[in-house]
Amino acid sequence: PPQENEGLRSRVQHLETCLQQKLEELVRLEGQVSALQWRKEQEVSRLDERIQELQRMLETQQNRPPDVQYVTQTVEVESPTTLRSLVEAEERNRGLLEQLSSQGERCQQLAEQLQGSEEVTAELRHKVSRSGTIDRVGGIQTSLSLALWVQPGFGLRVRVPESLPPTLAVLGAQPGSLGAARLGTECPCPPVPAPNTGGAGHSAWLSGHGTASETSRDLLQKYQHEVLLRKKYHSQLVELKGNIRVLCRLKPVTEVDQREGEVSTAVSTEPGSDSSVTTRYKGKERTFELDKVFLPEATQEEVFLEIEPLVLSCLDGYNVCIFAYGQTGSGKTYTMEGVPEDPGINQRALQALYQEMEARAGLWKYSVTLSMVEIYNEVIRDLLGKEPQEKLDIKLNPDGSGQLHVPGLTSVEVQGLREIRKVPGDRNRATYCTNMNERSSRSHALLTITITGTNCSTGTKTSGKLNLVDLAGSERVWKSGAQGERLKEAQSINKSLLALGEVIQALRARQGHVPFRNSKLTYLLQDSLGKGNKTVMMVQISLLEKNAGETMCSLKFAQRVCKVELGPASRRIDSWGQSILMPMLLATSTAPPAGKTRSRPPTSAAPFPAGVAGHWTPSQCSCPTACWERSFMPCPQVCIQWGRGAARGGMGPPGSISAT
Ligand SMILES: Nc1ncnc2c1ncn2[C@@H]1O[C@H](COP(=O)(O)OP(=O)(O)OP(=O)(O)O)[C@@H](O)[C@H]1O
Repeated sequence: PPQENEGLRSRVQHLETCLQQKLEELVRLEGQVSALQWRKEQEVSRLDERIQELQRMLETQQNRPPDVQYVTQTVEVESPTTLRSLVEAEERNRGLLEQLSSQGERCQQLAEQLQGSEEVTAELRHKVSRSGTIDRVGGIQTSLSLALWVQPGFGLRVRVPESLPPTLAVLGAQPGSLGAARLGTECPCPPVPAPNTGGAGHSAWLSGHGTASETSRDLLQKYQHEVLLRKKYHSQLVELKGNIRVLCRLKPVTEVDQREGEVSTAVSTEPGSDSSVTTRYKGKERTFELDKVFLPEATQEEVFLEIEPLVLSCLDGYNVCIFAYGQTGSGKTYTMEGVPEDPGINQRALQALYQEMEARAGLWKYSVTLSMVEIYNEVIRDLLGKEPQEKLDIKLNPDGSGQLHVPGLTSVEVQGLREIRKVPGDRNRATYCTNMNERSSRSHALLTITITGTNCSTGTKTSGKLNLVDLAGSERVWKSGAQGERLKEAQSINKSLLALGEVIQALRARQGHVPFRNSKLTYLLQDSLGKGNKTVMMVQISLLEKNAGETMCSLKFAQRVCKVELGPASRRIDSWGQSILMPMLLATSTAPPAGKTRSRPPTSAAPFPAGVAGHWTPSQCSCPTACWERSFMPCPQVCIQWGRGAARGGMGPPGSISAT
């Protein structure tokens, strides 16, 4: 046992020594780990700074006017031929600018003529109403249909229309004149002198009426002439202003915002300019040029007046789409629907349409039908149907016209504004949404008004559609790490907004192929968005600093749509970033001069096929919702291979454009 004790003791000592060594080893390793940790943090912060520096450099590079860069490079390396073509291009540019300014003047003249013509029309209406026969313009035609004539041997025959004007009613009450006239009836009056008045009285009355009738006919002709002129000027004005217009409305800081202490703003406009808006984000300012910018104080009426000509063109057989785009709470619904005391575009449009239909009554007969759908997660639902839960699909019309239709979609015929208000669209929307606000912000709501007109004298028929679309909120829902249902929503919203942006770009650039089928929304609106129709994109933005990121994204989207010039001859691609945004445009854009190759995106519709080197910086991201900037997730469409996620996955440093 003593020997055994000794052995055990020495074993314990040995183990203690080992333990001591291990402890020392552990301390040493811990030291190494914290040193490595520290070095890693240093490295990370150094890399972050480097990335920021590179981004700053890149943005400075990009902010330089690209045309100038291009010209400088060309002049450096190219021959006199290039110089000559540069001079020619400049001349062409000057010519185009002159044309632009003369078109602007022409536009102004047309606007003045239009106003003049409207004044004349108003004057004529006034004259007609005072002519003693008819007391309102809507009755001009009834003066013609008021067939007043004398047939020898048959006496005076009068057809009195349903809408008998008060003045005529008074005449009808005069003894011996139209005493026998009844609403909507034809009455033979005896050619003999009426009792109590004598033959002279009757013939004087007749000759007086003959003159009044001639005056009315004359006035009617002038009125019709004015109506035609007005229509012509309308069309010319709309053509000149462009059939696709991108407008922007700034939402004022509301009382609610003030109560919440949100008063700091990040958006400004230039005095005297009604088409530019500047926003500040992360300390940087950027100015955007659009077709028109409505200041926060702009009224609902001012907004509507800008688009009224487009709305009214539906009566002449045009299809018109008006979209409200923007983040949740930026005022899309306010602009489209408005509030009861101050209605928005939808109601004003209907009012204007009914007023115009009334003014044309007698010349034209119109019928109006309504349909209302919601598109949520790429599923179409009928908001006027008995079963709003039912999913609808878009199909080719079996009538062989090549038109699309939605089988089973409810279409309600409405006679007037009052009936429209009874349409239960919103009620249906509310009944099947668990949380209407939540849901409505993430679904597209589409109200379609179809107007069919028939010309009473020629029988010509027109059919126009007004599509009023309150788009889903464009905010960066996945930035907050959305998952499951929210992520699915975000992807489908992103996909459909992207598709809409692409369609509008392609239309503005008058491209042969327009990718309508990329989303349910654009597919559904295909016949209203195509050539010859009219589109307004109303981009809503908030002034608040807390929304500056979303504001920047919305404005980038607006400008991407807006920057595409109309017509291939004047097509201009401002920067490589823009080129990437519009891969399809590149097929027809000018190639860089020889020896000046840069990596360029592919020209095929597939955005960035494998094998193309290049990682796109935030400003080059082709996704209209700028997903690149929004998260580390790849965009479901364009950036799917080349989004930030891919770039981080070892494809090279973000922001680099490698030469090919
Ligand atoms: N120009 C404006 N003037 C006054 N108030 C406004 C204006 N624009 C919006 N608002 C108010 O701001 C709030 C949010 O607007 P609105 O509901 O129209 O936003 P939205 O973009 O349609 O949101 P969502 O995407 O959730 O439907 C509303 O209370 C609305 O009355």
